[in-house]
Amino acid sequence: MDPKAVKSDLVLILDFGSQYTHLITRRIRSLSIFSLCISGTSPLSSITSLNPKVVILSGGPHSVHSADSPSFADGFVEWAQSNGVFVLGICYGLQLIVQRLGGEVKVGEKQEYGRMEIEVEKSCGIYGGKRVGDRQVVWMSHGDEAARLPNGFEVVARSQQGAVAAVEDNERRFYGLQYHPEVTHSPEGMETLRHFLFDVCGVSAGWKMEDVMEEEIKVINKTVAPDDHVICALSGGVDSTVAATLVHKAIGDRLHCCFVDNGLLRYKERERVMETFERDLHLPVTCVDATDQFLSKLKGVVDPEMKRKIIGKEFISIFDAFAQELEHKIGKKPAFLVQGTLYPDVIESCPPPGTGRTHSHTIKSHHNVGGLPKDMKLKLIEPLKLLFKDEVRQLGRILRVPEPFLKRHPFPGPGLAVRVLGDVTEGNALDILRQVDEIFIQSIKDAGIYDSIWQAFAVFLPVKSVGVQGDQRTHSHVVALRAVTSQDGMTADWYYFEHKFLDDVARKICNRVRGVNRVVQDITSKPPSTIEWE
Ligand SMILES: Nc1ncnc2c1ncn2[C@@H]1O[C@H](COP(=O)(O)OP(=O)(O)OP(=O)(O)O)[C@@H](O)[C@H]1O
Ligand SMILES: O=c1[nH]c(=O)c2[nH+]cn([C@@H]3O[C@H](COP(=O)(O)O)[C@@H](O)[C@H]3O)c2[nH]1
Ligand SMILES: NC(=O)CC[C@H](N)C(=O)O
Ligand SMILES: [Mg+2]
Repeated sequence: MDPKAVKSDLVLILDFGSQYTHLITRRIRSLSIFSLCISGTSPLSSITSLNPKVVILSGGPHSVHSADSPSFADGFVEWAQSNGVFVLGICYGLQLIVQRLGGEVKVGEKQEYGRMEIEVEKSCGIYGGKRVGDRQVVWMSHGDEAARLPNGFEVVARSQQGAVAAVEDNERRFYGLQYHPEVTHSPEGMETLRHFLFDVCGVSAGWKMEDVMEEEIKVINKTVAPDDHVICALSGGVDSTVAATLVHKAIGDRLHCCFVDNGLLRYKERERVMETFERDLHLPVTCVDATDQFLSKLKGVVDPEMKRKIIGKEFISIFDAFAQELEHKIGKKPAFLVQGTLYPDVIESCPPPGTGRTHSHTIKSHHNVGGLPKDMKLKLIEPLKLLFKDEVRQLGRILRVPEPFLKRHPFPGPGLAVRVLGDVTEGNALDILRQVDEIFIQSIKDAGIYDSIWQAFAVFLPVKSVGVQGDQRTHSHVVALRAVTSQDGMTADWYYFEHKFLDDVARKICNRVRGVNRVVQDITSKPPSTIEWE
């Protein structure tokens, strides 16, 4: 997607490593304003070439006092001022503005973490119609605070502890919030962002999914020459289905979809995917059976990151071989590989250059991003790389992808390999897990709750426990059930099942699946856990 072609002003986020940076992007896009995130330390030219109307400096784990704390490029302040660009600092971002513009930041006497009340001290655009003395609850997470403001700045709100909570310099168009308006725990935060962007900055909104689609098609047609052929890595999941439909719309039957059975799929998944694709989407798909190739490489591997890297590499070697085969058939080797990579895949993976995540940690290497080998021959086309899952579902609806495809729970490319803890090839773990998972998912569908859950699955634990079945002692496996609600997979809460439902499922599993005598439920949110166990 070419950011310059979007019919909306751009709000650019400079990321300094906050866990909530992506949330700022989402919140702004939900106002139909286009928003992108790049590294906070990007060179000035990367910022100016995007021509943003507003730049938001995110929060971050660093303190402006430490020597290696990240900061924006020299010349940024002067460029913003001479180009009429509005700048908002959030938390660390505010502290950076204060420090770089000649004020002072010090370690706060009292730290402020969590729920706090702030009071408006000066009526201003950010707070719309709020009056002096009005209070609101906000969510704070900081230890440092602004002690002395740069010339021209004024305090517009303070916390109940007296710390600076919001500042502005209307003249120079610099603003700052010490709290996080982007999290839902700041109930009026969204309203504040709306006032700031529309009333203070006068941003024009025009980010529409229809435009995204048209723009993507243009970009694909520009990238792929009229006689080029393209491979699409198709999993049957939401993202690659939408990506394939989009690319197919752009280049027609020069698209060749490849579905890989890596031996890590769910019960009857291969049959289901192949059948529904031909029947409902009329997209040509070739199934490659690579079970032995994947499982032999995974034998004995227990480290989750190792598993992910091995899987990423094997996927690519299969797509290379598929490209070679196509060359024999159609006389030309496909040069491109379409993947259904999403924004969160990029955010959580090893942060590659240009993704704006240079100051945050790698959570796990998604097979299609951080797990890719360095010497790839196929060039990637990732039309959904800047979108969140709910946005992809929206795009899918515009492309008339049938609803059952769009409503499928996400299933990770590394599949059951990240749901069998430890060595996936050990015993009949994969087989047991397939049966347990099928019972769990089918019960969820039967109970009519599939669509209210973001993702549900079972996990095979490499532990055995003692049970008694038919008066006999058993020493069998423990499986865990995980179901979460989420908006974008970046944060999640565990799903509250009715007790009767859990009781029925646990009984069915132990009665029907040989080798399992205990079922537990995972009741952790993300954070502190992640959705998958590995
Ligand atoms: N079995 C597979 N065969 C071919 N490509 C795959 C397979 N599994 C994953 N991929 C590729 O990896 C990408 C990322 O996988 P991911 O699971 O995030 O997306 P998805 O499967 O398309 O959608 P969902 O998140 O809904 O499962 C896919 O979009 C697809 O391009
Ligand atoms: O295609 C994928 N390749 C991967 O390597 C991968 N790892 C996690 N996931 C999916 O991403 C979402 C967030 O998962 P985590 O909380 O476990 O990081 C959840 O929806 C996960 O199922 C993956 N998808
Ligand atoms: N959340 C943040 O941006 C925190 C900023 C800084 N590390 C502080 O503690 O004050
Ligand atoms: Mg998937």
